[in-house]
Amino acid sequence: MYHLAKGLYLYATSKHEYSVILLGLDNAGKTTFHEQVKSLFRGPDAPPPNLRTVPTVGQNVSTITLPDMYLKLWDVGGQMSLRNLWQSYYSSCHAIVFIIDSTDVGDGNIESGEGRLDECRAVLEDVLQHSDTEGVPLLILANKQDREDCVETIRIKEGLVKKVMEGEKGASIRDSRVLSMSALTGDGVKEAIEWVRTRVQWNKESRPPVMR
Ligand SMILES: Nc1nc2c(ncn2[C@@H]2O[C@H](COP(=O)(O)OP(=O)(O)OP(=O)(O)O)[C@@H](O)[C@H]2O)c(=O)[nH]1
Ligand SMILES: [Mg+2]
Repeated sequence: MYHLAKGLYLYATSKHEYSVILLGLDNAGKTTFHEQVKSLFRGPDAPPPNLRTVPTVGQNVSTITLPDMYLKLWDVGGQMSLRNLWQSYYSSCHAIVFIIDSTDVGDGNIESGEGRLDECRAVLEDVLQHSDTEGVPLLILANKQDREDCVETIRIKEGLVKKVMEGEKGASIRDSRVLSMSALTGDGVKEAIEWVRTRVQWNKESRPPVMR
């Protein structure tokens, strides 16, 4: 009887946990986004976000509680020498958030190849081509939209993302979306989490959550 009651209690109080990996070139704004998410979703007593970030070496991890799930965020370093570590997260992640610095992609068109656009394209293609990311929902965040010198999200979508997704290196069919964000001001952060929340659930047959 005790075991039955305990089992029922655990069942009633446990939640699904999904993992999200934050990817993107160094300086894109991953840690700033991560800080904003922690501050927004950890209740009214959460400390303010630490927006004085330093380049990430290794990883920052946190878990936020949403009404129907736990979301575990993995914020990894984007420097070139650290990117080969990303693949170790692919098989256990339920969604990928790829953050782009909208002030560092030239005019946003793949054909022009200005700024770090080529690097960004190659890195995104690499992620999408890896067999362990097959079918995983992908959210692309055009970050730093608060800056005057940013490229508009629609141009990044049409000029870069669409061409990568539709190109031969775009790989498998997956749920994907491009959204605007300013991680620094917090604009678009809630919407990003909401998109991830719905998509990991839609995809749970292919990538089942962990019970916690
Ligand atoms: N203006 C503006 N600056 C931003 C925004 N997001 C991040 N930054 C700045 O960009 C710089 C890099 O931000 P991080 O969040 O540390 O970048 P990261 O992607 O974690 O970088 P790595 O850890 O090296 O991979 C910092 O100076 C941030 O303050 C934004 O939305 N707007
Ligand atoms: Mg970082």
